[in-house]
Amino acid sequence: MLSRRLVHTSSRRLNKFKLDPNYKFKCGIEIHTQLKTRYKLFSLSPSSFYSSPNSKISYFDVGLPGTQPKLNPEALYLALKLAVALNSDVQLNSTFDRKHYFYPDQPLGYQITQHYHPIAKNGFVELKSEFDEISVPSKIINIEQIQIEQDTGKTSYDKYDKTIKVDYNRSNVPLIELVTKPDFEDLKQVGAFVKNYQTLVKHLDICTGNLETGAIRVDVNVSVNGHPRVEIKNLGSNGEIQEALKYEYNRQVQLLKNQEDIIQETRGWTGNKTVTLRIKEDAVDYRYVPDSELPFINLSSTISSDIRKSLPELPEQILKKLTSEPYSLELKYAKFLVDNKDILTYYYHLIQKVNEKQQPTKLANNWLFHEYLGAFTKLNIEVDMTILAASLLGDLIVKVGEKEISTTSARLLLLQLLQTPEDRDKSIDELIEQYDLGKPQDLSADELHDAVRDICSEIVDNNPDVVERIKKGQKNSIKFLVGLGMRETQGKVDAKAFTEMFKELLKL
Ligand SMILES: Nc1ncnc2c1ncn2[C@@H]1O[C@H](COP(=O)(O)OP(=O)(O)OP(=O)(O)O)[C@@H](O)[C@H]1O
Ligand SMILES: [Mg+2]
Ligand SMILES: [Mg+2]
Repeated sequence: MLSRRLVHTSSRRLNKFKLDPNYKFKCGIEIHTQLKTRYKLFSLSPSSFYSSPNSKISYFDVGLPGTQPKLNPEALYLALKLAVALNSDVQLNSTFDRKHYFYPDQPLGYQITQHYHPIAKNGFVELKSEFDEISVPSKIINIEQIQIEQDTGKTSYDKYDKTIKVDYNRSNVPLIELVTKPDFEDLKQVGAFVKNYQTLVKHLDICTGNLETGAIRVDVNVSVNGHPRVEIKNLGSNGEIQEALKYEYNRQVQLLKNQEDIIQETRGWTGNKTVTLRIKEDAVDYRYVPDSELPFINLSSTISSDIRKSLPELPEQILKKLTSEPYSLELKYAKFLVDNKDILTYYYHLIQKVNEKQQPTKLANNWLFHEYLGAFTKLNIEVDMTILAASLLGDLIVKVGEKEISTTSARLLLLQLLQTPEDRDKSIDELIEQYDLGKPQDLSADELHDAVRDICSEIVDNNPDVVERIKKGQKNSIKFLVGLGMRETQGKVDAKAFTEMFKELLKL
């Protein structure tokens, strides 16, 4: 199965859903992100997502008495990268706290998090209609805070054994919780924010970015007209977020229309409705206390600028660049590249190669997105940018641009290259020669034109029925004639030359 089809998220249709102007929607979200660290947050067991249950745990992860936490500096570094990329104020002093609640997936009886002094505060993201699907030109979403915390274990119900099972592999995996202010005014803004966030964490290489595997989990808080907020926990995909928000907004509006109370509570999403999980705890219920075993984090005053220097170009800057000269990509292609860093790197190399030989960027754009990525689909193989060097594809594109090889022949050669490893060590000139794909060598442009005319005249004479159809208005049938011409010349002459010649001969 192809993992990266060029299917673009034409954002799920908000089928007929509309906010009622009399009932103001207000929403703030919390995003939990699993950090891609080698080890867990406070122990030396590996942070690995695909392992057999309870195979990646240490004594601390399962809360055995006498074990103590030690902060993993890699997690701190990744959290700082995110904080700086989100324009937050990194706090030079931050601390860890214990949040108490009792549940089998929480063996310590508390979760270590940052409640009183988080690692960063006051960030923001600017959504822009230029790049995001929102209905206002620009919208700032403020970020209240970013905190570092542990993930919990995972419980699941085994219906054959009729038991609840707990897997602690996830216990103590580093998480970042990001809390936004309640700044979202409609569903599109939430969708755009989450999408951008996913892209960013993937781009910074701090998380896999998958909502589906639980690497990113979103809680949404919704209120209407200043009534109490309701939180919906643990949404696993952009689609789910949209559906849950729609349902919850409608539910609250209906309650208000019936003059019933909205209670502040935590709800879950079943797949088609939200249901009460628990009436909302507040900070008192969690009995937050500073963790007595972990020291404070003290950072140097230059930390933000140091981290900023180490950041790559950020997604918005890349989108701006790719949608302007000389790249001039359509936004959907630019977004695709930002979401697929390896293809982006490949793209830059390709453009450089093609431009060096004075061939236009547009030709390379077309070849990369349609011919090259399309070839993987055609051959039903996984997109892999390491198969064919960008310089070799660049050379092939240059040959097309210089009309040394027809588009048809170049397409065939490309398919051949993707399937034949030994051919990839050869130069394009050698390959053209080996497969006899060059334009008819010994003909001048005029002679070639005459040859095409002769071939076309003969085809016209031999296919009176097709010619008749074309003259009656079935213009598409010209493609049939062009196909015959291509076959006759084994694809060495471009389809365009044939099309033009047929049009001339048939006076179209
Ligand atoms: N009136 C409101 N309407 C909608 N959302 C709100 C409103 N007031 C606050 N929120 C949002 O609720 C969220 C509160 O998250 P926060 O982590 O601070 O507390 P919590 O949800 O009580 O704690 P927990 O981490 O246990 O879920 C924020 O995203 C905030 O923007
Ligand atoms: Mg929270
Ligand atoms: Mg919450």
